[in-house]
Amino acid sequence: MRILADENIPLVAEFFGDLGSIQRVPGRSLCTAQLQDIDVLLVRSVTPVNQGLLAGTPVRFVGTCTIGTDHLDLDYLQQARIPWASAPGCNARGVVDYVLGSLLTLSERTGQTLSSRTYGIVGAGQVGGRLAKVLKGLGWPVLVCDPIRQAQEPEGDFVSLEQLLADCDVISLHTPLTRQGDHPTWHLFDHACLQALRPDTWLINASRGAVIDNAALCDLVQHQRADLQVVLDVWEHEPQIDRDLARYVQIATPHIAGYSLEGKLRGTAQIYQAFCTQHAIASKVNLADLIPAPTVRCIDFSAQVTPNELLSTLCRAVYDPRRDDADFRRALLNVDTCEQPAHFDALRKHYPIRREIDGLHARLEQEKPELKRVLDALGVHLCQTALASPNH
Ligand SMILES: NC(=O)C1=CN([C@@H]2O[C@H](COP(=O)(O)OP(=O)(O)OC[C@H]3O[C@@H](n4cnc5c(N)ncnc54)[C@H](O)[C@@H]3O)[C@@H](O)[C@H]2O)C=CC1
Ligand SMILES: O=C(O)C(=O)[C@H](O)COP(=O)(O)O
Repeated sequence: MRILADENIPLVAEFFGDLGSIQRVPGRSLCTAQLQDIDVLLVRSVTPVNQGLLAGTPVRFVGTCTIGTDHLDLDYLQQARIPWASAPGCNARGVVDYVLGSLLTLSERTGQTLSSRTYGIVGAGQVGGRLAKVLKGLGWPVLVCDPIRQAQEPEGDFVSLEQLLADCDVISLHTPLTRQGDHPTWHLFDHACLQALRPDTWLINASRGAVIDNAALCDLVQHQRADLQVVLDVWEHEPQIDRDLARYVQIATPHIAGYSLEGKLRGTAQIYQAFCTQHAIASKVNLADLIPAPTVRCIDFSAQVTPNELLSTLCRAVYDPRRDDADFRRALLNVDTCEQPAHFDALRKHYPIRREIDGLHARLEQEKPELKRVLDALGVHLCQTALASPNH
């Protein structure tokens, strides 16, 4: 079996090495000529997989080590009877950590307390659903808009987009990018929708760039709505970015919200599992044997710690978007437009190792229900028993 894989997919040799020969190539420039003798194609989000790429090639399995599938022409794959797989949920926790880190940063910069805000989540799947659980667990008001799930679960607690816009002052987008169907998301946040945002709204997009009309957003933040605080991890025409928009955005990052180490490794593991299932092969490689032990440590908290301080310390220990924002601005805002895509991709290729919050443990000098609530909401383990008080 001949396997061609994007060079940025980790652990390909470890998972697929026994199944065939492996070639690694840059995913952005992958072309038909490279697929002439390839059976299995493993991609990331930067490779559009469609008839133009695959027609006339022997490719008979496509795996994308990502949650999103908007780069795959699923109709074509079905019509050409080419089995495919994606990696649902693989890096969802990383995206949740990204949103939490961004909320803390905006809170610090604006002086607005997080508990005083009402949160709106658009798209309540793996990412949005987990985010809603964390925010509700912290005791904060959360509204969820997901018309597709709402139709499937009429008793569920969902609101319309109009209500979410009217009632929420933090909005986080977690839909796939879709252009068809009853609820397409391409430019879901268009000029009219953006105009309807409440004063001082925080708008976060870690889904796909084109879910927001970037030109409309740029026009709005430049000319009318200086009150908005915007966090963008994804950009409508990435790897090309709109520099004017980036300058008005409070946190700007190069599509790395889901780039936890665990998230990336899970992506490969899930595609390997899907491939084995599809080919009726017994899977022999386990992610648990390959994933490095968590480097995250146990953090001790004194009896005086407040819930907000606990939350802030734990979130910051996992992920601080200020570093990625600074790297983005340094690398992208002062270079020639034609050089931007290469710099954008380089930031992603050389992304530093980031571990998930799940590996974090806390030790409290004194166990209090309000502190336990923060730990439970974040999914942080309380280490053994409470620390002995220094006075005892
Ligand atoms: N920035 C990053 O690094 C990452 C971005 N993503 C993006 O986030 C997206 C969401 O990820 P998951 O939650 O894992 O996907 P998911 O498929 O589990 O959930 C998506 C949810 O959006 C809902 N939805 C679809 N159309 C909608 C609409 N018009 N309005 C409101 N809700 C709608 C669906 O019903 C579903 O519940 C992915 O498709 C991907 O594009 C995912 C991982 C990392
Ligand atoms: O999983 C997804 O969906 C994502 O957006 C990935 O985090 C994107 O990573 P790349 O595939 O672009 O490396």
